[in-house]
Amino acid sequence: MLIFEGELLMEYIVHKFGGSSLADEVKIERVVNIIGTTPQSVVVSASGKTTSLLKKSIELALENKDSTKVIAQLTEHHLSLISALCPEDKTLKNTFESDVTHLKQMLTTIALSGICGDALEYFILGFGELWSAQILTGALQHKGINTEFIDASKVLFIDDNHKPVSVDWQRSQQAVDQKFNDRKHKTYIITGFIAQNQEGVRSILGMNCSDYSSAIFAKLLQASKLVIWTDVAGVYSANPQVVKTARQLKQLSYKEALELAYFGASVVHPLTINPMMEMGIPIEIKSSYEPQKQGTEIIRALDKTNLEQYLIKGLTSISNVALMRVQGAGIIGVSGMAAKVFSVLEQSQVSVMMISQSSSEYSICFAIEAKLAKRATKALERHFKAEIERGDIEHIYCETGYAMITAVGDGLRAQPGALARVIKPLADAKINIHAITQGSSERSITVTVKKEDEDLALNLIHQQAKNPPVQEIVIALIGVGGIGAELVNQLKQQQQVLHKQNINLRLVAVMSSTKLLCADDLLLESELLHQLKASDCKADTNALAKYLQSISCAHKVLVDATASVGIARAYVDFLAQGIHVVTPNKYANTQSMDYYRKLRQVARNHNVTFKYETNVCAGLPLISTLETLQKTGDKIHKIQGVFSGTLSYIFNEVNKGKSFVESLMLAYDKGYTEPDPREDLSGMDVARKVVCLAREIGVSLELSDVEVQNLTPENLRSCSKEEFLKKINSHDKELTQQLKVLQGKASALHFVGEVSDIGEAKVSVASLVQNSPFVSLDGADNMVLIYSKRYARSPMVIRGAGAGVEVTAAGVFGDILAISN
Ligand SMILES: NC(=O)C1=CN([C@@H]2O[C@H](COP(=O)(O)OP(=O)(O)OC[C@H]3O[C@@H](n4cnc5c(N)ncnc54)[C@H](O)[C@@H]3O)[C@@H](O)[C@H]2O)C=CC1
Ligand SMILES: N[C@@H](CC=O)C(=O)O
Repeated sequence: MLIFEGELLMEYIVHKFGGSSLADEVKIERVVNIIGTTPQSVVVSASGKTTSLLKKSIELALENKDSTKVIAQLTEHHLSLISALCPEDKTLKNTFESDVTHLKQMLTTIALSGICGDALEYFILGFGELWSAQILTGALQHKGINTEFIDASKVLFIDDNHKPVSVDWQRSQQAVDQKFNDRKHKTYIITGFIAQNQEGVRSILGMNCSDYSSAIFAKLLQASKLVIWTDVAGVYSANPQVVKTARQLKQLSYKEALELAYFGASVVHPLTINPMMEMGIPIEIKSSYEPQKQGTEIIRALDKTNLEQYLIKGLTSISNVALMRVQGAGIIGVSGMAAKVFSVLEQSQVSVMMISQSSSEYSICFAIEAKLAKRATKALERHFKAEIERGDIEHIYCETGYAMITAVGDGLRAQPGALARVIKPLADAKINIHAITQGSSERSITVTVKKEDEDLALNLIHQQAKNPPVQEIVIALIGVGGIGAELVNQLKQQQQVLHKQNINLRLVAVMSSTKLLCADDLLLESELLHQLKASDCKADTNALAKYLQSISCAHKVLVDATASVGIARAYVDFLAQGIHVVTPNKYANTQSMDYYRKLRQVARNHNVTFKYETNVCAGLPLISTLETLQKTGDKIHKIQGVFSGTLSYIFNEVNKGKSFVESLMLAYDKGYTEPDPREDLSGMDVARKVVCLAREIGVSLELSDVEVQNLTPENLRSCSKEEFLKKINSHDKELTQQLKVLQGKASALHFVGEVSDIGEAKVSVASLVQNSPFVSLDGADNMVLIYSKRYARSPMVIRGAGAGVEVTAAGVFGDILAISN
């Protein structure tokens, strides 16, 4: 409705303030400021915990226990509000004190009789709203604002014989039209929750029904908007305490809000929606703590972009659910069986939250609140005693410990694949779905899972909300040397770019050889390495795995950027816990064949990936190429190549006239060498690569099977790395000379590795003739020749930088991203 204020045509707004917004004097002052001087209607709940305290006083009285303390608490709270907000309003103080006297008398009657009928209980519970509405009226009047208090039990008429109660719209409309006749000039403060029943007695609309009151008044007053003020700024896509990435929703359709509210989201009371939907009155949900902040709008038609952007608008869950199943061959085709089951439940006041019936009609499965499980089982067993005895019903199963998760969104309607959005991430994470239904509106999909899977399931489904869905990958990094540190740089650089492509990367843990640092997203830290050094947490792979376990995400990746055997041996434990492993470290793939097979078996069993593209030729696409060739039916016969970036660099520089040790130290400084450069010089790094390749083409090769030429001077093979680096210079002449001799008349020298499909494997210095493809190599380049059934005459050639932090980290990054596919 629009009303004329002077010359101005203005909106008429009905507000509703919940108990949290009216909990104390400061909050009520805030409400007074929000209301301001514009005439409008305001529906209020009881202040703070008043209704619970009134309920508690009844319970104490019923047990004949002393409720003085509770009453004193209520009295003190309200008297302090009155004296702070409307000190001169003696009538209000007297009315309140007289109410308290009556309340005490009623409690005494309950204590003496041991009985409290519904009517008396509702009458008592209604005091809270009467008090808060009168106090707010007083506070506004104290500020000189023209305000009138309305006791809803004088104008709102209901029939409370059945639940939910029904409103006598006609009678209420007449009363409201009469009572609110000064709407243009006055603000009305109305009690929420209460109404007058068919016996003319003060009653309630139902527990937590102040939202509903406000919707009824918005309808009766033909408001142009209903604003519901609460303690959070609008509705979230999921509970932010469970789903960290939950976002505030700007818009919801009435039907989305209805489904969310029905399935347990604290949006608004479900009954609130219907009258607003019927009248097309928009609802806005806002925070009274931050009134300037945009809230959530509930309207009839959503704007199109909003509809298309999110397939799943919101997620709710009900945690304590029991699944029940009435099962038996004797119920197949028996007409009215389902009706009987549900009418027994209705008579026992057990509300059914979800139903699924097998198409064979062999069983009827439904979900109820876990606390009602015993009552429901007993009632069904009693009613179907004869059928059970005859064996028509084999059993009435009831199991608690479930949670019911509902995904809601107008975008889910008539959308092929909508169901898969909900169930696929759960299947991938091996979360069993025990029951599933899609509402006939197709606007909601409900799955029932074990309670222990609830939080993970919520997070996984939430990642599917967007269209297309967001892929979240959490990363834990072990080893922050050359490759590890560069990987962090690249992840930081690309985080925003990937975010726009719906890939959400989070670095949640970093571990050095001494320290472990865990956080929500370490990519946001500018001083990551300093923080890692300062961390109180010792390096520990078990602690890291445990931390990863605590994170709800479909893709958790461990990146090992060390050259540690110990870490490589821990991969099985990570894989077995559902954590993917990505690594440039060659040690895992070059342990025994048994360990090699075990890694793959464990990864398969736990539906996770082990990726190691950078084990050979750094960032070059070699492992993936071999995989594709073989998957498409090619047969690899031989692989030959310059597989060491370090040795390639040394040989290229020596060929140009540089000394051996100078070239080695340059390779070391450029980050090409292994942490201990003897790993390169000894040929072992190339030998590991050859073993890795052999195994990729199906040859069971052990490291000891490879024939290796070792270039490390004999007396420096077993000393420490530091001693080696100190003494290697004294071997420069001898090493440079050794290469010159080896070169002889050859065009160039390179350290070449090769492996064949019959298991011949060797790594050694090769004298190259002019037309050898390796002669053209430069810098730290690698070159690989793949001879296969399809590439028999002329091998497939892969060439490019074979070492270096940038290309290697990029290769690791590529493996991480491949996991989300
Ligand atoms: N540098 C390169 O061009 C390439 C390296 N790789 C492989 O990448 C891995 C890392 O190489 P870089 O970064 O160059 O070596 P790096 O020596 O710079 O870094 C290794 C880091 O791992 C740390 N570390 C060692 N043991 C650890 C443990 N148990 N727990 C936690 N941290 C530990 C070290 O303290 C060091 O910070 C190696 O396995 C290497 O073979 C693979 C392809 C190319
Ligand atoms: N040290 C290695 C690094 C890559 O594996 C090399 O030089 O090739």
